[in-house]
Formats: sequence, structure tokens, C-alpha cells
Amino acid sequence: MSSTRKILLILGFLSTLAVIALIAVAVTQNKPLPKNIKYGIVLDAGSSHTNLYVYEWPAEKENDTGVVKQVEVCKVEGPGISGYSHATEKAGPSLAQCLQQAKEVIPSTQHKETPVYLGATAGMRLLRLENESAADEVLSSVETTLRLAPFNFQGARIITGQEEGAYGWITINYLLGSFKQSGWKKLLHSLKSTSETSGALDLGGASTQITFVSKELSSESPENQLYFRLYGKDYQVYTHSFLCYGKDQALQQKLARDLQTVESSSLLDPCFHRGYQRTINISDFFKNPCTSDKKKQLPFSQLYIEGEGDYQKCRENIQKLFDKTNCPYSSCSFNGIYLPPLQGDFGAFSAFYFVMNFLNLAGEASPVPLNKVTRTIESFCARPWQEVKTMYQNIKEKYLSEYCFSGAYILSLLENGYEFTEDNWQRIHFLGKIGSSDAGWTLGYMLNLTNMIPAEEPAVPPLSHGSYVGLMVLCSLVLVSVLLFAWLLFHKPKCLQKGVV
Ligand SMILES: Nc1nc2c(ncn2[C@@H]2O[C@H](COP(=O)(O)OP(=O)(O)OP(=O)(O)O)[C@@H](O)[C@H]2O)c(=O)[nH]1
Ligand SMILES: [Ca+2]
Repeated sequence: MSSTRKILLILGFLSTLAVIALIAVAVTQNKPLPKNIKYGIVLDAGSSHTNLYVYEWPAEKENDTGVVKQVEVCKVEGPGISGYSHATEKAGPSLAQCLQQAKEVIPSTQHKETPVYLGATAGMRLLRLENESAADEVLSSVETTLRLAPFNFQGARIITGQEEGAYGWITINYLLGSFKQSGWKKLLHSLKSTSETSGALDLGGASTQITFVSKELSSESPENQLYFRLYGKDYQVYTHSFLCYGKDQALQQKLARDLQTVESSSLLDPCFHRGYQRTINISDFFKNPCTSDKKKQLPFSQLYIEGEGDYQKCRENIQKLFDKTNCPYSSCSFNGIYLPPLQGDFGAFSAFYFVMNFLNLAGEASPVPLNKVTRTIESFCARPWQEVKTMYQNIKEKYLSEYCFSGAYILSLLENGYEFTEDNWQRIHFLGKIGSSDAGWTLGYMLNLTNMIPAEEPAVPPLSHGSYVGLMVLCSLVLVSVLLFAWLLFHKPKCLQKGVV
């Protein structure tokens, strides 16, 4: 064997060895590391009920956007915690069953390090206004129960309407991936310049929130203004929470107004179906801070409501809840509250979604035009109660009987309250979940309290580790081939010379 051939063989052998070594490195480097999962628990103590959420995320990716996922939701049996004002010691124990469920979902080795937060919203804000000591007792009862659970208790408090709006906005934009894109996606997005955030519309039982980024946000109303720096970008956000404008309290407000003009103990209500009947107790009715300013002495203790099923009349009736007469700012929604011009897309969740989804108007594929929405609600309201009840036998009567009112209320709030028009109505997206996570304030609350949203963008290499190793292997292969080719070209071995091969 000639010496050139020997060298060629050795070179070939070495290159093969190098390639094998590189592939081995690539494979071992990319072996999935043992999963290190972290968990967090948030209890949403709403006015109508409490939900317990369990979230999980990979420990090493804590600061990436979109990595925290909801893995469990547990609906607490019975009323919201504010419903325990007459038996405050029972508020905490009502959470036991859902805490047990959380214990089963989260591996026991992780219990001690899993943070648990409870945030109470409008129901407790109202109870605090009505009876502060009862509200304190309810909170200390839930705190006692949560401290006894094996998790890392981080607090139980009433959150403000501003926080509720802000965290709802953070949740949906975190889940939609509006805050940050990494690697190639970021480049694509910067080319298309589509890194806009979505506004958030939340309709609860006792309050409703509107939150969105506004370019024209002036300093007219500082209490409606929020500034965030998230992943290296500044956001100027408008938010407002209307206490007493959640759908249950809006109905109470409407009935309080109706009671001002009733002449007998029976009332014909256009917002309920024909043939529907309901009785309400007057004695407690005006204790509620949402109705107390309409307090009136009445010669009867019970009010008999009978449905009339008239959408137009119902809308007119509801419209009176939105006072548009005075506005001390450049523009207002209602009741003299500042509202800058509406901007961008909106995600509408909780009761906005429950109601529109029931009426097949959530338009998951493409938004349903406003005139079709109106027609559908109008014809739903006109259906007799017996027919509705027979058709939807497995829906709770409380929910079913109120879809007509709720549909009309949602349209009033959005059209008359916030002044959405036929055009920008199409920018409202009714959504219950984004991926596996419910839309709501809880995820944003946890992300904030666990410092999982950095103010500055973490320095992330443009390529993932896998792509980096792959690219290195590819480059090395190309380099070896080029070297071999060059060597063959300049030192043409005898075996390759004409006549020899
Ligand atoms: N149709 C229907 N209504 C629901 C459902 N869950 C809750 N609701 C009702 O929808 C309204 C809003 O519910 P939530 O968003 O849970 O309200 P909440 O958090 O208890 O109330 P806030 O403290 O004001 O936020 C209430 O009137 C509930 O009774 C559901 O699954 N279907
Ligand atoms: Ca809520």
C-alpha cells in the first residue's frame, strides 16, 4: 500500500471517528433531563363560588412566557365565601374537599414547597362594605384552613378591582403569547409587527372589569392607569372595575329600580321568559350595598316576579343602569367613569363566555356579527319558559332562567356602557380557556407573586440547545468534507489518477 493511500485511509478513519463522536455528543446532550416540575395553587374566591386552580411549570423555564399551565380546577361546593357571613366559621371548612383534590394532583414530596394563595373579589368587597367584621372573620376562617393544609400558605386577601382587571389582562396575554417571542418567531413577528396585546373583559357575578392598552391614555384619571414593564417592554394600560355591575348584582340593581314603581306585590318582568315565576324576599333585599341607595318601605315582604319575555323592553329597562348624563373627562363609559377610545382586540371571559357560549354566539371560528347576536337573544327571550325548560333539562334552573336577562345585559354593557359598535364588536373574542388554562385573573396573580414575569427580557440564545448541537454537527461534517475534497484535489493520490482507477 502506497503512503498516500495509507494517509487517505487514516484520514478517512479519523473523519468517521470525528463524526461518530459529534453525533454521540449531540444525542447525549439532547437526552431529556429528568423533569423538574413546580406547582402553584390559587383559590379564586368569587362572589358566586370559589374555584381552586393548580398550575404547573418546568422549574428550569420559569421565566419563559407561556410555560405555566393549569392542570386542575376544582369547583368548591356551595356559595362563595361571602355567602358565609352568617356562619363565618364554615367558610374555611368549605374548601376542604378541593384542597384534598390538590393534594392528590401534586406529588406529596412537593407539597411543602407549593405556594397557595387565596384572592377574594367583589362578593367580599361588598361584604366588607356591609359588615366589615363579618368579612374579617370569613378571611380568618379561610386562612386557618389554608394554614392547616400541607402547602406553603402565602396569604388570603381581598384583591382590588384594579388588580383583578390587571391580572386578567396579564393572564390572557401571557397565554396568548403576546408578551414575548423567542428565536425565529420573534424575528417573524418583528417583520409582521404583530406583537399587540389583547384587552380583557371579565364579567363576574358582582363586578365587571375592562382592561386594555391605550395609546391615548392621558393623566385625566390616574386611578384607571397602570404601567407595566414586562419582558423588556413598557405597557400603558387602562383598567376599571365596576362594583355592582357583575351580572347577579346588575339584576339586583334592576329589580331595585323596578321596585320603585311597583303598585302591588307582583311584577311583570320583560327579562324573564313568559310563564316563568320567581319570588324574592324584600327583607334582605336592600341590605346589599348595590341596592341600599334605592331602599324603600314597601307594604309587602315578598315580591312575585312573572316573566314577560320581551327583549326590547328588557333592554330599555337595563339601559337605565348606565348613567350617561355627566362625564367630567374627555370621554366616559358610564356613571362618570373615564374611558379612553377602545383599542385592539378583546378577550371576553367568565360570564361573557358562559352566556354567549350557551346561546351559540361565542363564535369560536369567527365572530358572530352584532345584528345576528341581537336577533338570537331576542328570539331566545321570546320563547316560553316551559319550552326552554324542556329543551335544556340538564342545565341548572338558576342559570337557564337568567340567560335572557344576561344576554340583554351583556349587550347593554358592551353597546351602551362601553360603546362598542357593529364594527369593533367583531374584535371581541369570547373565550373560556386558552389552551388548557381558564381565562381569569388567577394565573396572572400567581405569575406576579412568584416573580415569574421578568421586567427585562432574559438573555436567551437565539437557538435552542438542540438546534445549536445539530448545527455544530452539520458544520463539522461540511468542514471535514471540504477538507477531504481539497486534499484530494491538491494531492491527487495515485489511485485516483487517470488510468489507475
Ligand atoms: N351559565 C353558567 N353560569 C355560570 C357558570 N359558572 C358561573 N356562572 C355564573 O356566571 C356569573 C359569573 O361567574 P364567575 O365569573 O364565577 O363570577 P364570580 O367570580 O363568582 O364573581 P366576581 O366576584 O364578581 O368575579 C355568576 O352569576 C355565576 O353564577 C357556568 O358554568 N355556567
Ligand atoms: Ca370572578
